[in-house]
Amino acid sequence: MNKQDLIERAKSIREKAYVPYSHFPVGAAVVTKSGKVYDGCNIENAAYPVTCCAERVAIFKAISDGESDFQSLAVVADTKRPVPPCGSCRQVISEFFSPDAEVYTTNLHGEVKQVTVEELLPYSFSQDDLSD
Ligand SMILES: O=c1ccn([C@H]2C[C@H](O)[C@@H](CO)O2)c(=O)[nH]1
Ligand SMILES: [Zn+2]
Repeated sequence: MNKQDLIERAKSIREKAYVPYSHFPVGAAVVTKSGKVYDGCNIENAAYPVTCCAERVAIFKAISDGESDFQSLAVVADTKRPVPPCGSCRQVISEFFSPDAEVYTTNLHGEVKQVTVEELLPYSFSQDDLSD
């Protein structure tokens, strides 16, 4: 799937966001190296920290479907600048995407900021740091 189609998938799933607290819907979509696409929206909770961001919902849907190698990710929100993924999502993204994988951060104005996973979270803590 190409970049623009992936962004459209993210925009479309954004309409399913469960956001009664923030009223800030976000949509995300990922492509696996095998070419499958998974999408996700943010899902909030009355206990605010339980909230799961759109990016993690998309990634976790793929993981629970047996997919763990990702090629790219798109995220979209109604923001002034292309929406930056939060720190927790950056850590999850760095667990499953290679450092050179592409992340398309976008907004509803059609702005796209394309960064690599390494640029999104440099010097990230990883599995390699656990071994001696
Ligand atoms: O990249 C982002 C940034 C924020 N949120 C969600 C979390 C919460 O539901 C709402 C406000 O922070 O937006 C995402 O899903 N992805
Ligand atoms: Zn997040």
